[in-house]
This record gives sequence, C-alpha cells and structure tokens, in this order.
Amino acid sequence: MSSTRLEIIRPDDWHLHLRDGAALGSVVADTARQFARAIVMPNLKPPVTTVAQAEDYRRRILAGLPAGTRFQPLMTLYLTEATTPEEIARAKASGTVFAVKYYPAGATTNSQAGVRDLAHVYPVLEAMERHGLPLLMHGEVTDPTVDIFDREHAFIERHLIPLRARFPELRMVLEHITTGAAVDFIREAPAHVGATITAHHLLLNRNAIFEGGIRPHYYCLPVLKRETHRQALVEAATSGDPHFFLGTDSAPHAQQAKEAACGCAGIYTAHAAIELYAEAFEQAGKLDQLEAFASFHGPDFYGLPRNTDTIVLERKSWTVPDTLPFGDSHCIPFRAGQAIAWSIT
Ligand SMILES: NC(=O)N[C@@H](CC(=O)O)C(=O)O
Ligand SMILES: [Zn+2]
Ligand SMILES: [Zn+2]
Repeated sequence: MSSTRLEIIRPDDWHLHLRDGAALGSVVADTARQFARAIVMPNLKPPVTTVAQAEDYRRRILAGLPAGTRFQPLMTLYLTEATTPEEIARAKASGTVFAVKYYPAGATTNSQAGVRDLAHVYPVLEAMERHGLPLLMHGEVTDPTVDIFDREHAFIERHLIPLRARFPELRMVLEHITTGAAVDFIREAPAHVGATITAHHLLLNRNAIFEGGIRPHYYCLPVLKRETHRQALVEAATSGDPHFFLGTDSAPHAQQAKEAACGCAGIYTAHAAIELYAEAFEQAGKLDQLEAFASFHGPDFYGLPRNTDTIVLERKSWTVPDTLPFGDSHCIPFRAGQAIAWSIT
C-alpha cells in the first residue's frame, strides 16, 4: 500500500522511560504529542517498587505535562526480591498500576535492584497470576559466558519456557524483542502472552552500531541484532498478529552519558516515534497494518478501551534537531540532523 496521508486511531506506547525531575519535564511532551497513554517503566534511582511510589511518580509526570494535554501514564512496579504478594493486591486495586516489571539484576540500566533468582519471587508471580497483573520482562540472561547477541534466546530457553510451565495463566509481555526466536515463541503462545517491538529494532540491524566507527547512539539493550532477525521482527509487527504491539523503549540519556568510555544503553525515539514506525511499515509495504499494531493490539492485551480520537500522518519529510534539551543537559535524538519521511499534521 502506498499513500501520502494516513489517519489512524491515536496510538499508545506500551514501553516508555520518562526518567524523573528536570529530565522528565524535557521529554514527556514528546510522548504526549502523539500517544494517549504509555506504560511507564519504573527503573528510576531508587526504583519505583511500591504503589505509593508509583502514584507519587504519576503525579510528577502529570505535573510535567504541558497545560491542556490529556496524556495518561500507566504505572508499573519494579519487581525486587523484597516485593510482597500484598503489594501486588494493592497494585491490582489501585487503578493506577497496570503491570510489574522484571529486570534480571545487572541486565540493563538501573537493574541492580532487580531479581537475582526467579525462584525467590514465585509467591509474587503466583499473586500476579491470580490477580491478572501482567509481568513485563526484560528478557536477557546476564550469564557472562553467554554471548551478548544470544542473551535473549538464552532467556527464552532457560527462564521463559520454565516460567510459562509453572505459571500457565500468568499474563506476560516479552519487552523489546529482537530475535527470530522471540517472534517464534510469542507467535505460538496463548493470547495472554505478548511482545512489544521498538521502532529502532524494526529499522536497524547491528551494523548501525559500527558504521564507519563506534556509534554510541545506536547502543541499546537488547543490542541490535543481525539483518535476518530485523526481518523477522518486521514480519511479526506487520502481520496483523495481535500478540505484537508498539513499545518504543524510548530511553533518553544525556549526551555525555552515552559518549563515554562506558556509555549507557538506550535510544531516544519519543520525538518521532509514530513517524519512525510509519517508515518501517511503509518499507515493508504494510502501512495498512500500522493502526492495528500501534493502536489496537496493546489496549486489547491490557484489557483497556481502544482510543477513539485519531491522528493524521502525512508523507512529508522533516529534519530532526541535532540535540534536544534533557534536564540541565541535552540528549542526541534518533536520526539527529537527518530526515524522517513522515510527520504528524
Ligand atoms: N533499553 C535500553 O537500552 N535502556 C533502558 C532500559 C531497558 O529498557 O532495558 C533504559 O532505561 O535506559
Ligand atoms: Zn529493557
Ligand atoms: Zn526499556
């Protein structure tokens, strides 16, 4: 399908990092411009581990919005080995917390407080299964003997398959999937197991990290994979399969934190998220599938109503700024200084 104008039901972002403080104030409007709702990840320092903390964070997000915006943050709790089944019951009853995020300790940004051994949180997972609260997973093993490009596949084999067997009714999202193995696993799973896919994993393969030199702004976790995996993700996202939905994993870091001897993982895409997905879907000849992926499958999975208003995308190129404000610093957005083919009117 080729087209120059596309009107779709307003999308939601089912995986987003908003940070906190002044940084939050710099980025939240980018998301609110296009998305009605977003699942907000809890990997702050210190992490958001209780309903009370999530509700405080939610108030800070709402306070950071430009006047008149109707954006709704959907909060999550950060799972630790100290999380209690009682906190899960409180989360379910809260009306503000929609999921619990599992970070294997050491797997990614601010994951030190995460889970070392899944067996230690079985009572919590049992409570989540009972209450129907989804477990959102950063699905990578941290075993240093496993190659970094194989860590998602190893997570599926070592942890996800056993977890599915032990908690068959647990609602789960494998976040920011990057491999054909993840696509195959999710496609075969029941409807209460889904996956988010980022725009950058649809648009880039791992060569981007090394093009003409080392490119820290293309470093994220899970790390970009080889071209065959990118193609499997594009196939999944554009197939109409309701297991797969939009999650940007937009993860801003200050420029100096990325351009460093040990640079942080994370790519900022919120300034152009739906436009970037439109590019990926257009390249696949599947623009007609963008709405289902971006606006239907996510709310259907979470049991929330679909949005009713629309956004209009136009095939009109614009140039991304070289830098964007980020608290008392700035960040380098995806496609900095380069063109994006689609705009929101
Ligand atoms: N994706 C990333 O590379 N980074 C995320 C954390 C995460 O989602 O794993 C971040 O918070 O910076
Ligand atoms: Zn992650
Ligand atoms: Zn993330």
